[in-house]
Amino acid sequence: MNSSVPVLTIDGPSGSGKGTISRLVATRLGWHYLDSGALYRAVGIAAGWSDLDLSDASALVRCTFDTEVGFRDDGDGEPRVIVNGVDATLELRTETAGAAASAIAAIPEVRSALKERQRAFRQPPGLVADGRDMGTVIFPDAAHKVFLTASAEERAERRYKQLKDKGVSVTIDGLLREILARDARDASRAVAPLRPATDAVLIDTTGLPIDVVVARVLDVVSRPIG
Ligand SMILES: Nc1ncnc2c1ncn2[C@@H]1O[C@H](COP(=O)(O)OP(=O)(O)O)[C@@H](O)[C@H]1O
Ligand SMILES: Nc1ccn([C@H]2C[C@H](O)[C@@H](COP(=O)(O)OP(=O)(O)O)O2)c(=O)n1
Repeated sequence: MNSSVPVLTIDGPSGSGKGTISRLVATRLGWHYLDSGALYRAVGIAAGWSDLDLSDASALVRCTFDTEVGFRDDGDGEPRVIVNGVDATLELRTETAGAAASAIAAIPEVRSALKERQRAFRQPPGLVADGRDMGTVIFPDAAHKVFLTASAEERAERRYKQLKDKGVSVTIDGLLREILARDARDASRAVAPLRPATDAVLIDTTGLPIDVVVARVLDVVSRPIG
């Protein structure tokens, strides 16, 4: 459909820097940005608002179809995320929302229900897509693929600082446990598990400043294709 529009996929585990790097790279390239995790998180919190049981697959699939998600970019960093008309930006970033997202993301029908919604973001002049399966399942034909990693300890520390700055009360130990549990669930599920595409460039961001990671990713995009 939009297969002539170039796509850069940025996959990786929690706290590896996908969102930060994707937004900066998208701005530099003048491309659109898809935060696919926000869609899973939105369904997770909408399910919570409706008191749905996270093991009730058919109710969660209905909830996936019924949940409206909008992004509003005020140009001051992270776009606001509007879920069913409510600004849910802060709630969306909590580890509770991350864990709910990871749980519902293991349900194959929920993943299928979100497939076309994600592909619709592929619009000219290009798309930077951030998630777990962008390079493997959603945009397997993407011209450029990156897989970001970092040590679990550094990822927990980054998340700790990020949530503390937003006034959310957390501990590094608690975050580390939650991140490791989420990594294990995301990597072990049967459908679209977290793993690098065979043609992805791996970047270990442990100890690397954000601007260096951005430069490396832009370098991947500027390489000749094929
Ligand atoms: N290379 C990096 N070095 C230091 N901090 C980083 C780096 N990349 C991202 N961060 C910070 O780590 C936090 C988590 O990054 P984020 O982009 O939300 O990760 P992800 O989307 O992979 O979960 C943010 O506060 C971000 O500013
Ligand atoms: N493409 C995606 C994106 C997210 N998910 C699931 C699995 C993740 O643990 C949750 C939350 O993803 P999100 O990218 O928002 O989380 P992090 O910012 O990496 O902590 O959603 C997914 O299964 N596939």
